Amino acid sequence: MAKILVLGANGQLGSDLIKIFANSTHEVCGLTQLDLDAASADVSIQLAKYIAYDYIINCIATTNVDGCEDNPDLAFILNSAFVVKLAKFCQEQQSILIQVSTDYILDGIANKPILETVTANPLNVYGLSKYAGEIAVSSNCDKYFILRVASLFGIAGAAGKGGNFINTMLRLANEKDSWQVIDDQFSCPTHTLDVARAICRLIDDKITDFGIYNCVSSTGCSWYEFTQEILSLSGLNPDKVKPVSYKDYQFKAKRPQYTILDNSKLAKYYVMPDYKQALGEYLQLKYNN
Ligand SMILES: NC(=O)C1=CN([C@@H]2O[C@H](COP(=O)(O)OP(=O)(O)OC[C@H]3O[C@@H](n4cnc5c(N)ncnc54)[C@H](OP(=O)(O)O)[C@@H]3O)[C@@H](O)[C@H]2O)C=CC1
Ligand SMILES: Cc1cn([C@H]2C[C@H](O)[C@@H](COP(=O)(O)OP(=O)(O)O[C@H]3O[C@@H](C)C(=O)[C@@H](O)[C@H]3O)O2)c(=O)[nH]c1=O
Repeated sequence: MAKILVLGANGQLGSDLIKIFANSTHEVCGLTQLDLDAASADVSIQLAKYIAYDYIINCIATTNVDGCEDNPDLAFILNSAFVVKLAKFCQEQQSILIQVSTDYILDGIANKPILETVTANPLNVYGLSKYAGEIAVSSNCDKYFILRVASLFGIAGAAGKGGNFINTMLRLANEKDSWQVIDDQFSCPTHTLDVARAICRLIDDKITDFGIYNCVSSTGCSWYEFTQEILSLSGLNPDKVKPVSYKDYQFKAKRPQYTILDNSKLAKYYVMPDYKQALGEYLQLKYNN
């Protein structure tokens, strides 16, 4: 049995971690922003209350990609500076830090699944602040997993984004006769429940092969293909969504165009499902609740 602290326990991923650990033998404590304000100047003092945890899982972040362009201060405070303090705390305590990162640390210039060894080159403030968070971890503590996740969807929806992509597509399907989605931007849409299961496996099996892991669904697609799949599985007309090219889409923050990640390193310990299977499970949970 491990003693685990989950930071950001109310968020999209954090809430699924709490669900998964509820069915485990581990002792888990989940903190929300009311318990620990990661943006406050005295956060290290607040953290000092949480001693003797075997694992600390950091799901705290500011996740609104366009919002980070408008408020880079907050992005760097939460996604980078807080992580420096947390990593130092984990090192002092000898806690294993599980830091959740993103495919947006990449520039998207690739044409085959990307390994963990690739050089980061973020295109936007969010990606840069998350990459600084990765450096904060690797340079301040020895025992860590950095999990690069991507295009997350979970029942709670991303608190910082006001929901997830699937809910947005279902809303648009109800409101509009047609709308456009990019057909040449590719990633691996990933269910937060699967990320939570992967984390639980690393803990259950006491894995000590620390480092960076791609933790995404085993297959990827374009956002347009993903939307067609969402609509079909929901019994809606997939032809309502129309393809648009990445170059013609009006982004505020530039996004990486290709971030299909190779998850074979993680597969030694946990095999992530195909994105269609992950989506199917998510929709089943969504419609049965
Ligand atoms: N959503 C996505 O598509 C992707 C997310 N990621 C990464 O995955 C991780 C989890 O994301 P997700 O669950 O989707 O995001 P959410 O926006 O749902 O969760 C973010 C969490 O951060 C917490 N938080 C925000 N500000 C503060 C603060 N000042 N002090 C303490 N806590 C704070 C929120 O707490 P509270 O609810 O209590 O306010 C919330 O629980 C993040 O690291 C993110 O960068 C990576 C790739 C894709
Ligand atoms: C709503 C909408 C989006 N899109 C495109 C824009 C974008 O490139 C893509 C996905 O939309 P999102 O709003 O989910 O994009 P975005 O907020 O950039 O998603 C990212 O969030 C952060 C937190 C991450 O870490 C990333 O892994 C990734 O999930 O779909 C359309 O083409 N049509 C639409 O109607």
